[in-house]
Amino acid sequence: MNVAVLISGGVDSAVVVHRLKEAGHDLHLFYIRIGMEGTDIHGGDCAAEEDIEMCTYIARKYGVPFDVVSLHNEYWDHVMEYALQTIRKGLTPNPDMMCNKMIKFGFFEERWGHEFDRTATGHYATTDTIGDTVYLATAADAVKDQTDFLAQITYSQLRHLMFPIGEMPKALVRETAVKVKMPNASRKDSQGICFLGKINYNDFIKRHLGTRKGPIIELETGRKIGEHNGFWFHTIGQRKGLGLSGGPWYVVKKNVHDNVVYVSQGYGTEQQYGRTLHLGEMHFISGDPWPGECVSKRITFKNRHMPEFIPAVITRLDTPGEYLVESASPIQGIAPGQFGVIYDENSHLCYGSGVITGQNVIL
Ligand SMILES: Nc1ncnc2c1ncn2[C@@H]1O[C@H](COP(=O)(O)OP(=O)(O)OP(=O)(O)O)[C@@H](O)[C@H]1O
Repeated sequence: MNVAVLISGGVDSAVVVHRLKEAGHDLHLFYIRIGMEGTDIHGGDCAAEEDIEMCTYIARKYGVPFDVVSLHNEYWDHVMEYALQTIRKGLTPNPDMMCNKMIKFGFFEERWGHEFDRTATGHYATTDTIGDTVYLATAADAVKDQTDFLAQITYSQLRHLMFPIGEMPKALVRETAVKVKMPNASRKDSQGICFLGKINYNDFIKRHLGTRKGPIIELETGRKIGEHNGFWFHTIGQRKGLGLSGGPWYVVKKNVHDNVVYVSQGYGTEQQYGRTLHLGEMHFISGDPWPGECVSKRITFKNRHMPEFIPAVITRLDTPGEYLVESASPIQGIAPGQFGVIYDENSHLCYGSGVITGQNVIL
């Protein structure tokens, strides 16, 4: 097969190259450059240059063509804009998810990927075919599983993708890299394309949204216990960076209109811990798993990037695209704007995701 390999300079995609080459495929490697001209949010683009050098070395080692392609404007127009708009509304964005959908598998596929039989990445994910339908499925290494970042991709994107290391535990990926003398075998994980998802983006938000002081109020007592620099710096469930003494304090609610951040201590009350998630704009990657009645179907889910899959039941609501997820155990940090990712009961198939809507952000 002719395979386009998305390579980052990190160990995972390097091992993808090795495995595919061993399996006899014809490869073409691509590094996607995002490059933040003028913004310098992680100390220039040195990290990218190092990553590209690593990719060049790997391409030479395996004797395969390698191109650096730029999706800088597309990243800015789609992922950055989405992130800023979401934050402005008091919601929590998931730039990694948008980056996969719009950039890695969106514009890349449209411009370059479609010329190949498949596009391969080093994501920790797998696929499973049931009948004629292909499903996104979880990785062998549950802790490294990245299906929650992929749960917004389309069916045609999924059909074209390959995840050659999805069946391998991370330790085996590293071992393989050492064995085949990959120069990045012991390198720490790459910067990744979607740095917005990886950095503490306070500086970035400050540059774009500025600061505006407002009160921090204890939810139960209504007592003002501190000041913040703008609700947009705070996320529901957040514990660090509040600058309050006598904690731990958690952000439990925001009033966007009045620029108020509400906090509470400990994780004991129903306000801090919800048991239900309201999801809107539900996206099922491989079609609706419950095309008939959908009442209290057993599932597992994630409400952010985390290793555990939480058991729950899901019910379709009357409004199209809206679902209610009810968990037996309390759910920490339900942040409106984030995605609730839906899996089958055994946490094997990833059905898709919906946007979390909620009462704890007042617009
Ligand atoms: N700048 C980039 N250009 C092309 N592909 C990329 C880039 N960044 C990431 N990818 C692809 O997306 C996959 C997952 O990226 P992620 O940022 O999660 O990195 P990772 O899990 O640390 O993987 P790696 O070790 O390969 O960097 C990578 O394995 C690679 O296939």
